[in-house]
Amino acid sequence: MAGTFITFEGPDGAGKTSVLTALMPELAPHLAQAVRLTREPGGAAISEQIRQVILDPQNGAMDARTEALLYAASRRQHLAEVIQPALARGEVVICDRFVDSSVAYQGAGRGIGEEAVLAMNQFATAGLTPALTLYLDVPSAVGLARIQAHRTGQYDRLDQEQLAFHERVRAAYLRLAQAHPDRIVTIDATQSMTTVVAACLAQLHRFFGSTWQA
Ligand SMILES: Nc1ncnc2c1ncn2[C@@H]1O[C@H](COP(=O)(O)OP(=O)(O)O)[C@@H](O)[C@H]1O
Ligand SMILES: Cc1cn([C@H]2C[C@H](O)[C@@H](COP(=O)(O)OP(=O)(O)O)O2)c(=O)[nH]c1=O
Repeated sequence: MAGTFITFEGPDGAGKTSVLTALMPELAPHLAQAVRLTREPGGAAISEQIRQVILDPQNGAMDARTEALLYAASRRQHLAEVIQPALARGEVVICDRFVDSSVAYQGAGRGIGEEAVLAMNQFATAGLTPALTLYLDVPSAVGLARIQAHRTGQYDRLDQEQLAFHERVRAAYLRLAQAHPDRIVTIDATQSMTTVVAACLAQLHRFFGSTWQA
């Protein structure tokens, strides 16, 4: 596949959405290739419908494995409709969350097993792995406090989970970062937004090396 696949990961409230919004216009001029920002479930209508079922606060009875399967199904459709075609065109695809999210949230957070969730996702993605993952790390209490301080809309089903759940999620992310030091770069996301954006840009500069345009 000709393109480059990059993901952003982090616990809720790490700042992925804010950082990516600020980062994209700064990144694009440095790359020769087109850059596409997408997020799970991205622009795929079927993925969006699946996600609505997962996040519906009325679906509190959802079984943890059902949830993991639905995330993987949503991911598969997004991959087939959005990510793979963009990579085939040679684009740089930046995705807000991917398989690491399922390993952390479903595998560790819900406790159904990180290995099992990874294996199921390998089927869903046919093994597509990001070339680079920027992991925005914040203590769970900081992430949750940010969300509570800035929230305007309703809480979704996953936001309602206890602090302990979020701590299991973060611990799993830290384990993933330790297990895959060549792919996953940890960024201290307790720093100011400007500093976090600059740190992400510096990592992307390092990653693209000589193809980075001044
Ligand atoms: N570095 C930061 N310092 C302080 N607040 C931040 C920072 N990054 C993001 N925020 C705030 O935290 C909240 C959650 O950020 P968001 O980008 O939605 O996170 P995520 O997409 O990772 O859940 C937003 O209200 C945002 O303004
Ligand atoms: C992609 C993915 C997300 N999630 C969770 C993380 C979030 O709590 C929730 C919603 O994701 P998202 O809309 O991406 O929220 P955020 O702004 O925090 O990135 O879904 C999983 O549990 N498993 C997954 O595979």
